[in-house]
Amino acid sequence: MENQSTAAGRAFQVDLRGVVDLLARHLYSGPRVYVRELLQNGVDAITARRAVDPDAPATVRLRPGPDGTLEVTDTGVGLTPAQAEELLATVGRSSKRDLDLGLGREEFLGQFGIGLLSAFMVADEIELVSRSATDPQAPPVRWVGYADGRYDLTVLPADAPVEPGSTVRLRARRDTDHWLAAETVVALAEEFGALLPVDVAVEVPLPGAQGTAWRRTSEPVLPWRAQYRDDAERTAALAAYCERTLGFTPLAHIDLEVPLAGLSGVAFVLPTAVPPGAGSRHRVYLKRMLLGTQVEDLLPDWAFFVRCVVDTGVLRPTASREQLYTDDTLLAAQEALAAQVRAWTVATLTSPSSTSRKVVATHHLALRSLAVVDDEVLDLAAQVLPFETTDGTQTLAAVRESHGDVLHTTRVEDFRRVAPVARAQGMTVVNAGYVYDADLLARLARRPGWRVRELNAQDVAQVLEPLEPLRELEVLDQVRAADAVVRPLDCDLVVRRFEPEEVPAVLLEDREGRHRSDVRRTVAEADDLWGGVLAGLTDATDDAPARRLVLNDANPTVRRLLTAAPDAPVLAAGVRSLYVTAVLLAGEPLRVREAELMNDAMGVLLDAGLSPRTEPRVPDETQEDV
Ligand SMILES: Nc1ncnc2c1ncn2[C@@H]1O[C@H](COP(=O)(O)OP(=O)(O)OP(=O)(O)O)[C@@H](O)[C@H]1O
Repeated sequence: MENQSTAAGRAFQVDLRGVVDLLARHLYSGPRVYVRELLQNGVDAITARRAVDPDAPATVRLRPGPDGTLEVTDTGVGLTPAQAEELLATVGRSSKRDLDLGLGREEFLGQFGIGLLSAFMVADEIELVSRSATDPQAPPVRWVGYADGRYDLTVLPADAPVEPGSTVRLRARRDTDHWLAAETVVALAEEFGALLPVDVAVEVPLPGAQGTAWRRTSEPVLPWRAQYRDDAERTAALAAYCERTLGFTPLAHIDLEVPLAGLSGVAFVLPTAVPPGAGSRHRVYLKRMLLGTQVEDLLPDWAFFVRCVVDTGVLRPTASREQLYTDDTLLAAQEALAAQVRAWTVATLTSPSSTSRKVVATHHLALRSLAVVDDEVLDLAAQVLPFETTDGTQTLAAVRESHGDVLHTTRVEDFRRVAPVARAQGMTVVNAGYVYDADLLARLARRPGWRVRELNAQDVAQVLEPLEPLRELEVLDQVRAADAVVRPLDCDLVVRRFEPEEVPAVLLEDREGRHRSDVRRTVAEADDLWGGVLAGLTDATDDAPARRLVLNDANPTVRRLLTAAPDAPVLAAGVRSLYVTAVLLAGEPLRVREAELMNDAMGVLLDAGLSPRTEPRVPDETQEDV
């Protein structure tokens, strides 16, 4: 007990190498961010100085030296020796959290008090020489920090040739000198600082060892806020900006503005199709410093067809400064941005223009695929995507508006089959036979306010006019005989009148009928036990065929055919060829069976046509026997 000693109230010792390692490996995306952190400190210092002296110069100059050094000089507020001691000697200490400088935190880019340490990723020593711009009595100061955690602080003579502001000097390690090379510094200054409102320039060697020149890397005005002569000039300038920064020529641009988040920017519409799963990633600037080029969560997934460039003054960064910190303001901003992109999309795609055609042609498939899983996109798709209908190309919303119900087929063949008749009858049927569309309509059917249903044979049969009773009697025997011809093809036959009269026959089919006939076929093929079980699943007594051939009594060929004797081979041959015609009209491929039918029918019809008599020869069994 005597040896016991208590250590109370002692301060943590921090091993700086561990901290730098932590930052390098886990916080920052790589050593490259050191340029961002130095620029940020320079800009913040200028902001602080301008708060008290609005006319103070606002420049940051980066001078990469030939010997692996880099000097970054700002005309900012500078530090007194006391401030340097306080702020630079303590990891995590920042002047930007308190109101010492008369400004709130939101005015500054930095806040965590660790940014300067990032320079240890590329150098073993950081030197900062500074003179306070706000305290003219304070002498300049030289502070040198070492990666092992030590630092030296020297107060320089008051008359030392040091301008107000700060200069940071780094000397690269052998393995990091490429990070300080002039071309790397230019590239990084442009990447992170292109939109900074202060004058940032890098000293670059002129070709042929002709000395050096300053290369400005920051734009004075945000490209979307700059003044242009007219809209056309602005559009061209923004397209050129998109090419420079995002690497593509946009199909269109959408202006974005969310005052609540101090946010403005542009969404550029991608010129090529992208997989919808690719998500949406954007270029975000925070107080005009690049936060990241792949920032997620700014827009919902359905906005996969745009890439944004935005600047925000209010949203906060995560500590890595590479993503946005999720808070209520971010959530509200996301909602507002989504609403703006949606409003543009609806307005553009619902009015015909070359832009809307290009956007639809490029992105419709991805929009459809997302609509199948996302109600928001579904609603959008229903408003903007064109669908093939029997009444021309229309959006689903337009079909609903004019008809209430949205009737559709789920296979292209079904659509082709009914289209001519439906069109002539003024019915509007949507072709949902292409990829994603049937699923999209099935989902839409469950959305409130939508009455969506698949077309069945009944719908079409109803619009086909029955024959006059007298005419019905007249052709009764022929119809019966014709029905017997198609029965073996899992089809029955009726005669109706319908427009257009050029269409001699249509083949109607419904999925239930097809399902019943599939089950029947399986029952027939299965062994006794399974046949019995399967038969129980369907209505065994219902042997209505899956398809119906409807002959058009308004068509002259059909009317002529129905004058043939009921047992005449030419009637059967004519019905078979009408059946095949209807199959082809439906866009279905001809199977061997149907091709044979067509051949047989042709044979009979040719015999009849080539006979010397003008009236079709009507061979019958008795004659053939002779
Ligand atoms: N160029 C500079 N001019 C004036 N003061 C500076 C300069 N660089 C750093 N400082 C002072 O040193 C403090 C610590 O800087 P550091 O970069 O580590 O953190 P920060 O900028 O405050 O926050 P963050 O970690 O978010 O960048 C700053 O708050 C600032 O007071």
